[in-house]
Amino acid sequence: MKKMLIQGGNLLSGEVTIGGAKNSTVAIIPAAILAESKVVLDCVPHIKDVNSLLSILEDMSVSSIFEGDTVEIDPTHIISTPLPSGKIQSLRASYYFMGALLGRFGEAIVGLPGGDDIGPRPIDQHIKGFEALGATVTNNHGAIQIKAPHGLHGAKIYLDMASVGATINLLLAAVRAEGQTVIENAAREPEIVDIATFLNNMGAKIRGAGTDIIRIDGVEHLYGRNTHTIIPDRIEAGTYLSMAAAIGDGVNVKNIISEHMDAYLAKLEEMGVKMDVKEDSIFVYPSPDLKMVQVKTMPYPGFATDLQQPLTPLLLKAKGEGIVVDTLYPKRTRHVPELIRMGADIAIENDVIILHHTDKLQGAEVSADEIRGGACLMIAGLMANGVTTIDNASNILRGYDRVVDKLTGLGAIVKMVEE
Ligand SMILES: CC(=O)N[C@H]1[C@@H](OP(=O)(O)OP(=O)(O)OC[C@H]2O[C@@H](n3ccc(=O)[nH]c3=O)[C@H](O)[C@@H]2O)O[C@H](CO)[C@@H](O)[C@@H]1O
Ligand SMILES: C=C(OP(=O)(O)O)C(=O)O
Repeated sequence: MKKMLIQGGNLLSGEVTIGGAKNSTVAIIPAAILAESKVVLDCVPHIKDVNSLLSILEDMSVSSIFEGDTVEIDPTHIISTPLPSGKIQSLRASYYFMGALLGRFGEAIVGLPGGDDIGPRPIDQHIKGFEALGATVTNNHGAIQIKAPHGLHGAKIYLDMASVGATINLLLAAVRAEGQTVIENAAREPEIVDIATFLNNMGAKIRGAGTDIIRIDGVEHLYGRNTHTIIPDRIEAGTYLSMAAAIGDGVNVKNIISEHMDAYLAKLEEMGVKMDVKEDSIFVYPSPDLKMVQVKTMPYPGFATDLQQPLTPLLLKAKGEGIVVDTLYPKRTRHVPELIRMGADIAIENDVIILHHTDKLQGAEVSADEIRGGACLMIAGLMANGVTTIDNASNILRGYDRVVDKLTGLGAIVKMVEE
């Protein structure tokens, strides 16, 4: 585990370039094993989750080369390998090996995934979908065994909630099923469109990604043809926008698809953050007079749960009483006691986060218990007087590309040390 040390108080300025989306990349890497030839990805973020996935691929005799921002994956010598535990638990997206192995081999043994500890994260919809496609699913002490010895067949699957993970896992299995699969109440996140684009470029037949009905006609073969460029990470972008508004003296955030961030940008505007939204970048001006707002997270295109914590330090600068309700993960509040340690006027009542204007945060020793809680503390540390030490900072590295370099480039005084 690592510690992040931040000397707060420096105004940030200059520019920062957003990396490829974590939540696309961590699905596309497992999806690559569906190909019968090499796959090349560009704009791959340098994050821990990517390293974990490439290491899991190695265990299946799938080699990869990560150079610059490009990853080349060669799944031509893949061996069907059980993944009951170990590295699987180090991230959430390892569950995509369920759909991908099932699509490739008609069977998969994959342990229950890890990922951010943000309250209960069941996978019942994934399992319901695999069963509808003709697989049998058993849970052997946490190792999920999925078998379809007679192959998968298309099915109509209605998801009880628009789950990102279930939508993607079912796409990965259904692209190789016989006949048509229809996913109803599918999640509509931009990352799902990215994954569908990747699969379609390999020969899959997926229509409707980005809407709540996705139709997949199964195909027999998939081949990596051209380099796939991962979309920009809208959550990383939102984190730097919040940081720029909170402690910036003019910051240009580059490589943004602003249409992916409509709900978030609307909230920043409502607060009075001054921005120039350009074709693929956003310039944030110093924004001294901020208005408090209420935030309610919703599935896309609503306000993303992954951005409620990174927005919180900025909310603390606004006047009045603010409220944050996370409808996806009501217990995603582990940053709150840490912010209190830094002097923030913030509390939790019945899973509602209530906050008031806080004149000055104080540096303190705090803990990043998950990625976005860590991002929140990182911004708070940059705003605070004195030194902030963030324990368990490896969690930040699960999702933030070259974060120390990017912050240093903006003028922050920050370093990562081994605990
Ligand atoms: C790797 C990845 O892409 N992670 C993202 C993904 O997580 P993840 O795919 O795990 O999140 P889901 O979209 O599946 O979860 C949405 C909601 O549905 C519930 N649910 C989900 C599946 C299921 O079978 N049963 C069930 O009850 C969850 O508890 C949650 O309340 O989407 C989340 C919601 O946008 C983001 O916070 C995560 O960053
Ligand atoms: C919750 C998140 O990630 P994961 O699903 O990978 O744990 C996140 O990126 O905020």
